[in-house]
Amino acid sequence: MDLTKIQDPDFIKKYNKEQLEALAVDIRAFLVEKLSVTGGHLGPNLGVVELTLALHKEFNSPKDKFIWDVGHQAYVHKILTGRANRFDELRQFKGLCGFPKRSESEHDVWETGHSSTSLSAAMGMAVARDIKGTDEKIIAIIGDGALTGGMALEALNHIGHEQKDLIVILNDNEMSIAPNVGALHNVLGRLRTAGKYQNAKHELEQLLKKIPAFGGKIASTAERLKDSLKYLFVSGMFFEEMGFTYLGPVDGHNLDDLLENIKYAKKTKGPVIIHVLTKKGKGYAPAENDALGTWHGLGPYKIESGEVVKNPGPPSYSAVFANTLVKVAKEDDKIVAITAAMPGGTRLDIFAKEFPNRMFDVGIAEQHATTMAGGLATQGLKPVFAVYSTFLQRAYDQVVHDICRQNLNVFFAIDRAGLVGADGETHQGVFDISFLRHIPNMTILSAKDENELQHMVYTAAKYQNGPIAVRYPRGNGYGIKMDEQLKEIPIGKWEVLREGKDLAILTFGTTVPMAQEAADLLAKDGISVKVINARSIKPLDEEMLLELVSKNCPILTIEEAALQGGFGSAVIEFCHDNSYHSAVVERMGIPDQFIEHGSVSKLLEEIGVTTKDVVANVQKMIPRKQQRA
Ligand SMILES: Cc1ncc(C[n+]2csc(CCOP(=O)(O)OP(=O)(O)O)c2C)c(N)n1
Ligand SMILES: CC(=O)[C@@H](O)[C@H](O)COP(=O)(O)O
Ligand SMILES: [Mg+2]
Repeated sequence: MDLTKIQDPDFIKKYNKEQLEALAVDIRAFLVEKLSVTGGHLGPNLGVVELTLALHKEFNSPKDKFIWDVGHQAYVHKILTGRANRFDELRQFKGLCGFPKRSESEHDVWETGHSSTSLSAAMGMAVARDIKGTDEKIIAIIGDGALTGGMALEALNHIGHEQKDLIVILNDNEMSIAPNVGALHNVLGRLRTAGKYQNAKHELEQLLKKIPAFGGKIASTAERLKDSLKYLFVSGMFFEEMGFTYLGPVDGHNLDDLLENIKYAKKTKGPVIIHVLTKKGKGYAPAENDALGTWHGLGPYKIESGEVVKNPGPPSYSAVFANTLVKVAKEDDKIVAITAAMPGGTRLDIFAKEFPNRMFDVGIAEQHATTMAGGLATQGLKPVFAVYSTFLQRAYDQVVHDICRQNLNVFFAIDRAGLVGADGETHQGVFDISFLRHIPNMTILSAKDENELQHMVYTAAKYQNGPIAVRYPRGNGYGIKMDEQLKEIPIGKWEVLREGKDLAILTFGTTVPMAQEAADLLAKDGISVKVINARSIKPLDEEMLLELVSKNCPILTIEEAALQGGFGSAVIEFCHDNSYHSAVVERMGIPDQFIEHGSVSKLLEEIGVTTKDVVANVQKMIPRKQQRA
């Protein structure tokens, strides 16, 4: 079938099982082919082909509402809702978003990207439905990984209490990005092996009825049998005890099984959870046999061999962080590492290989990770929480209330700091300076390259004066020479990269090269620009700043971070607080808007943060006449 001809999912209503199965084959072939060029979240989507077909067959989207948790597994939904023709531009600038996007389709009723929000959103929609007196079905589709997120458990608690009609599809593939972790994962494991929960309960009751109630062996065996099955029920009862009708486990690749249970759920009053067993990567061997999460989300690959097209470039910043942490941890047994379900992305898998007992994967639980780190720190250990900038947003209060207020020695290794590109609005790591800088006791460093990163990791690991954050971008370093000897970076001290007298550029991290390039171009124009690596974002280098403003040196700050509350704001606040009211400070950075998906270079061009823009801004700041002086 030519999937690009699909306009809306209604056609599926008339499809029989064979037609659906044939369509599933076409969808898998389409995904494998398209994503081999664009990259994307192949594994999760191959796992939900039959599930998504069954949902669109049994429900009437968009009247009935599908809420996809994380939303990385909504490609099949997008194909069935008339967007197959946009997959060549998946996650590219102005192209198809990799997550549900309300502006793309009426079938996308809730936007996601961060995990564990679907149940809360579904509850909101169910309450609204009942207040309005309408009759649409509300269906949340949440993975076993996302279920480990605290928000999901908060929502389960409330949903179970309110007893609203609402369907939760638990897509259990035993994987988060990496293999899933946690006690809840074990509960699901018991359920997976328990076989048909409903049937077992019924059969047991029938069996016990048949056993004559006489004492001795049989009765006690029956009791023991009941207890052992009860144990399984107990795990199965986890959801029933939470006020849900539990259905499953259901074979998530068997359309008959899926349709039968969805039909049953539609008729059931109150909240229902259908426990669906799927295989991540189903139908494409390299993805199906992926034990580590490589095929969870990836770049282009060769279809035949399953060979992922590697960019052989220099080591990633994440790898530099992890390898340096291993080096430091060999000398300091107090260092303990924590990840929130991202061992591969943060490369703490490297650390775990060296120190299996000193790395903790807490599941998708950034709040817990942060406060657990605080607990560790109170006992004299040195916890390192490696977390993407965007996901640390989830733990803002824990950073304030538990860590900074108690001034605990926690090292936040903030990965993916800055624009991340393809994942777009929900994942851009551009807010961490704004949400950390104003918290008392917090220290923030930002690495300009991989060599500075290793020194900052060393510095932060040794730092004993409270919480410290080291931020570094997604992707590879520049391939520069790495110092053999690690050294401490002086906190609160900036680095002059280039002398100049007409104007000073203050920048850090990924925008340092563009400042240097601009300075070269401006020099040809007779403008002498000082370039400073303002690598200590908090505390500022007040001495250097005072020297600049006291000489009325115009300042241009550049940051790949939100301008609102960012580094440039800190410089302006400093000038104001020190009564340098005539100080000239201009800022370049992320404007007050969400930045969508696209390549980082394209996004920077779009928001006017390029070398050309720096040159233009400096020329505006240095009036022509002054240049001649
Ligand atoms: C708050 C938050 N933390 C981390 C992530 C990164 N992340 C994206 S998908 C994923 C695993 C999701 O597992 P599951 O819900 O089981 O979905 P599956 O990929 O197995 O279909 C993680 C950890 C995220 N999106 N949001
Ligand atoms: C959906 C999700 O949140 C993760 O899969 C994320 O896309 C990983 O990002 P990186 O590719 O930067 O590791
Ligand atoms: Mg999963």
